[in-house]
Amino acid sequence: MSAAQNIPTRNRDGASAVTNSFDPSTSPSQSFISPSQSFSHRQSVSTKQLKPFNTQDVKVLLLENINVTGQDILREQGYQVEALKASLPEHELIEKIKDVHVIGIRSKTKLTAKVLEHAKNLIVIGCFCIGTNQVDLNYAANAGIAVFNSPFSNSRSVAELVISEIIALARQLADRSMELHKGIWNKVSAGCWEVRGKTLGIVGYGHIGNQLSVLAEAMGMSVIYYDVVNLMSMGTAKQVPTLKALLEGADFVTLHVPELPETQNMISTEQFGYMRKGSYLINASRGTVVDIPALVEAMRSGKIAGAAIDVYPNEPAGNGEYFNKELNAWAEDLRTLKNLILTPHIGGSTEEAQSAIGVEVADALAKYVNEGSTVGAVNMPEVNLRSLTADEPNHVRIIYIHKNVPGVLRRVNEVLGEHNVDKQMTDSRGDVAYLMADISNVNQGDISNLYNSLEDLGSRVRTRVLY
Ligand SMILES: NC(=O)c1ccc[n+]([C@@H]2O[C@H](COP(=O)([O-])OP(=O)(O)OC[C@H]3O[C@@H](n4cnc5c(N)ncnc54)[C@H](O)[C@@H]3O)[C@@H](O)[C@H]2O)c1
Ligand SMILES: O=C(O)[C@H](O)COP(=O)(O)O
Repeated sequence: MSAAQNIPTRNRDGASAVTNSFDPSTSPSQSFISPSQSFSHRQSVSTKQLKPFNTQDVKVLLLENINVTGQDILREQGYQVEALKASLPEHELIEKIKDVHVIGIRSKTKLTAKVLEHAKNLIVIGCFCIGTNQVDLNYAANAGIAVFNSPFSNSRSVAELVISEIIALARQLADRSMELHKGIWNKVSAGCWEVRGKTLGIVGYGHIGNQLSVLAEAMGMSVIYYDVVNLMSMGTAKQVPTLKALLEGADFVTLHVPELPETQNMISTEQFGYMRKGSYLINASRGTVVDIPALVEAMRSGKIAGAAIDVYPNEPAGNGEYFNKELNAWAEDLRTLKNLILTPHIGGSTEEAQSAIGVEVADALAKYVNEGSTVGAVNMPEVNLRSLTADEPNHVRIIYIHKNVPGVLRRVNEVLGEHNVDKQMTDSRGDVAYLMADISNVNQGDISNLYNSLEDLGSRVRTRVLY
């Protein structure tokens, strides 16, 4: 039975207000407050907490060690929250997902059509990270499952990691440190450089690329960037027309593009050929963007003087001794290379980023479960209405996700027309449309009729009645 089918028969008590336990003063140097944090404080006491069914019946599965800030927000809602440290193998994920209404993941868990097919109760997915490439967004939308992410809460963390790597590569820092850990004193200046006056080439000039551009210029670097979109430069950075021009013009190349068919092996043998002799490559985007065997070749030949890699085509489900050739065939080759910094996908792994992401995504999930708001969703049109208040007791909010075909609104409004439609908003995105309507003068007994009438329409993807 789907979550929505429970709606008419359950009572609405047991709600608790969303609170935010994250204290921004935990940051040593700044008091960044994500928009979502300020959002959760806006929840007024007079706002009616809309509940589709008893909050304690809402089952939430959180994978991949999602920050406690996010867990707390969801628990404070009264939801049943199970939080696991790692990702799950596909067969276990399929079993678990059958039961839950909400799932929270990070970059590792693959929510493919095959997995989502089993997620009969699932209404919403939270990606507690930037990337959403791990989710079949179209399948989810067509199944009436909204997907949220945190589009920029870890951008600064990634940019700072990359800045540290630029200097570390230029100074062969990782090698010197590893040698000394083994007791070897190796004081050299050959092949070690200042970064001042060098050129940084940024591929993908989005949230992370922008931050990086500003930081690199502050260190005296020149910045060029390549992006498929024409974008305004930060500072004196210059956009170049082709990837080739960027590779030919940069001393350091850093990649910040999403995982897409077009970005698969974007840097391979041909592209290494364009790069300057003795230049450096940094990849903290997605593992599929760099052809690793080609990188190994380019480093062995001396064309590339150093590289920093944070992301890999295959990453382990959790922490442990997994960086081996069973996971990625070339793992042993990488170990033999000099001036190669390998990190376990930690670009966004800071206290600040994870706290902010936890709050932002958990707030969005609670707002979606309780009020149906799709603001910030990555696979649904953005639809929202002002909150119902406590002095509107006979009001009901209808959420009707439907196929984007002609004639639906007329039929829906015939169903709703028995009542007073106070406000309504609808929008579409691709094949899917999302309607939200607040109707008044609804008796408890009318709710199941409304629900069933909407479910009977051929255009229905998912109906929710919140009251
Ligand atoms: N290592 C980590 O922990 C970590 C953390 C955050 C994000 N990421 C990865 O970094 C990526 C970028 O993050 P962001 O927040 O800057 O994303 P963003 O969406 O703000 O920016 C991406 C930019 O890439 C551009 N782009 C897309 N396809 C391109 C192509 N083929 N060639 C050139 N440019 C192209 C886009 O136009 C956009 O400007 C994410 O998609 C994610 O996969 C990794
Ligand atoms: O997409 C992202 O935000 C990054 O790749 C970080 O992913 P993670 O939360 O799995 O570390």
